Amino acid sequence: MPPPPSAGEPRTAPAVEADGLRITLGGAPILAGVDLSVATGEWVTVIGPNGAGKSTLLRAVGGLLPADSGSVSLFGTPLPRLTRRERARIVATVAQSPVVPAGMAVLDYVLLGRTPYIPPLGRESAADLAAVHDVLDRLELSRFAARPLVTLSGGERQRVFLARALAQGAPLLLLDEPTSALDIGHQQEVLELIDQLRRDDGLTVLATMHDLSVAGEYADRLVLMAGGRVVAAGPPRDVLTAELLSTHYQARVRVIDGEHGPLVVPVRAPRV
Ligand SMILES: Nc1ncnc2c1ncn2[C@@H]1O[C@H](COP(=O)(O)OP(=O)(O)OP(=O)(O)O)[C@@H](O)[C@H]1O
Repeated sequence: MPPPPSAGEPRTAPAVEADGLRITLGGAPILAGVDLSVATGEWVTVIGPNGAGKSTLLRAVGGLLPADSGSVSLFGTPLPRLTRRERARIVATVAQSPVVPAGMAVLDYVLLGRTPYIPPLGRESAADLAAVHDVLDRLELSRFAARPLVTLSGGERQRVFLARALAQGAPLLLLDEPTSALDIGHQQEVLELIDQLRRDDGLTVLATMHDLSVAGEYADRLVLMAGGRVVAAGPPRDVLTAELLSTHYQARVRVIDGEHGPLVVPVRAPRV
């Protein structure tokens, strides 16, 4: 098997190739044959109503949930052929509700992102610590380094979860609702940082989001899921249509042309 790629290396295989993914949980079909391809350097965001299967898809792509059938390859290597350590060098995941270890300081938590580079029974190197401090700095978290993670606010914590994933230095980022707890300023700051890393280092991003305008502003392509299936995919302009959103979200919306893509505004039904 070729060595795992690192950020910035040229690659030809798609970053993610999922074919016919089927997953059953608790006896119910949750993914009903999902195909997904994400090119290296691309930003794809999966949208869809609650329970559509978005998180399940991300977990399957990250190798955290085995599929009943179908396959996932990362940068051309089928998931089952990657060891845990190899996988951790290729893909970093920010889950929707990561476990917060009791009493762990922010610095130590973000340092966990360097685990795939630290030899078994070894200690972190100066380079590992430098990578962690760099990420803390970029996410304006340095002042929290010594604080127990549990004492941070929800939004501060969410930025720490992202910091851990970025410290991993993996070329593929899986982000499940990465900015759901952030105020509008921090949301923009974090998404701009991710986009900058994508442009500078060729990072690939597969995300899920509920804010449809923001999803469309940052992604190259959107994948709309409903009932465990992909029901639409393409550039934001093709997916964020009032018709598709009304059909799959049962929502009343107005779609407005924005500078970076369509903006979706929820509108109340007329009063009777
Ligand atoms: N272990 C489980 N057992 C049974 N059902 C499960 C299990 N895990 C997830 N599900 C169900 O699978 C469906 C898809 O869940 P998933 O978290 O992937 O949805 P989602 O699209 O990410 O939703 P949301 O937008 O609410 O985060 C949901 O109906 C959920 O209840």
